[in-house]
Amino acid sequence: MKTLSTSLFTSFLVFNICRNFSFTNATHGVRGLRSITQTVGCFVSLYIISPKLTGLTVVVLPCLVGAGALIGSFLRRLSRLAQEQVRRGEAVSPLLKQTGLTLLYAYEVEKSCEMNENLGTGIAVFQGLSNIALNCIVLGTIFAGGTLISSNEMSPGDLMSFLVASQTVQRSLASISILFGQMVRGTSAGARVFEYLSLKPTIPLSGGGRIPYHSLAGRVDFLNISFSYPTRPGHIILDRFNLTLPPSKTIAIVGESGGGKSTVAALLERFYDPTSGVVMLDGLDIRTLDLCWLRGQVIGFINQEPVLFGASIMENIRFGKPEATDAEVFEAAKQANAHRFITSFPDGYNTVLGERGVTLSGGQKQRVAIARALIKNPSILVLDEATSALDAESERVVQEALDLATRGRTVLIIAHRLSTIQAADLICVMSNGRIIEAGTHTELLGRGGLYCDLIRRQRAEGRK
Ligand SMILES: Nc1ncnc2c1ncn2[C@@H]1O[C@H](COP(=O)(O)OP(=O)(O)OP(=O)(O)O)[C@@H](O)[C@H]1O
Repeated sequence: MKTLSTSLFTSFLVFNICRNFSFTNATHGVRGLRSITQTVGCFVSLYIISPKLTGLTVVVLPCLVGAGALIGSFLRRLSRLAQEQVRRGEAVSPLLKQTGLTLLYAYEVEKSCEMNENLGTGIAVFQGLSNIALNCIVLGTIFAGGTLISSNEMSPGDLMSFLVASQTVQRSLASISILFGQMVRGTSAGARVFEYLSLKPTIPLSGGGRIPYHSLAGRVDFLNISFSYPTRPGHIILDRFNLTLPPSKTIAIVGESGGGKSTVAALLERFYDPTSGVVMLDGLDIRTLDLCWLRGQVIGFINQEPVLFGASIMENIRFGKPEATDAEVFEAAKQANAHRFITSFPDGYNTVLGERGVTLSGGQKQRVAIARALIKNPSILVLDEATSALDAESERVVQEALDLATRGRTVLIIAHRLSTIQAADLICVMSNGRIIEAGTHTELLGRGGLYCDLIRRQRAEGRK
């Protein structure tokens, strides 16, 4: 009786100490820690109760867990394949309406049906086998324990305590195996993120001078720039390229696709340094300036596909200036023509974007991106095909926002749709890495050169 009470006391004491680690809404990490401490604790009490039975458990249990993990990974693969097959069927269904591809659709649906049946059978077999295995463990323990009792190596009370503690071990191991699966999936999903985080930029992000805000005019000079991308050193993109962006003026670059327009913007943002030549800001080589300051406070960059994060609209705009007050966020959104649509959402600026929340239209996304660029009140604004992915109506609203945003700043516009840059102070036409024509819209039309050709081609395409 004494042995029974001592053993039960030991196992329940250890079990309850470990239980205290748990919280009702524990995170996976805390739950994992609880399971591990529970398992260790229960193994200690199992060992105290009967070293022989514990030895047997230590041999049998890993084999069962290993077999379970193997079948589990096979089932996960089967489930992934079945999901892919369902998606394939869904992808074919719109074609069905258009082209009457009934046979193909029937084939895909039949296949996904078959795969899901296989998955269902696999899960049923797995659950059946797990139940049999768990019952066999209990029966095996009773059998081995009974043998030890008959040879007076163990008391019936010890066997009862052993069974109770081994049940806890089973439950904890099940939790650990789930946690392990999540860890493996998390690590493989995060591998690319960690790869990016460990990358060292070739251009140092900090260090270098800054121009005080009140004396920053925003004049940019590209002087005799030659440039090839590091991955294609022999392919010259810019060849002795010269261009000046005067303060508070709007300069547009147009030209054929692949002519190097976006490369000019990339050199201004210092994503790359030129092979030869200098990019100057207010007469200073930008290589001597602080890159964080240049990108964070001087240049606002808006491109064709804005990147918004799965966070609130407020956080998405504040990303442009992390220390901005709420009032500054509202002001930037008003300037970007976004305040009205944001406040029409039930949660207003706290509306969460992305998979967990609201999906914005292309024009709305672009206006949030404009607000993000404007919140830092940049002296220079770069618009790289900012409206080219939008339909006519969205383009009109975004263009209104841009017209407001560009006032009083040095603006570099890169555009395919020539209708959007006709009001620019200077239009530069690029070909083969150089500017071959420059002037206002009217001047260039009068010259009858490449600009005229581009306009004619776009009008002809528009009529088609
Ligand atoms: N990261 C890169 N690595 C290597 N080559 C690149 C890279 N980015 C662009 N290029 C090449 O540089 C050339 C100029 O590209 P760029 O994007 O500057 O042209 P673009 O005039 O802006 O074209 P589009 O109007 O189609 O956007 C192209 O031949 C392109 O393939």
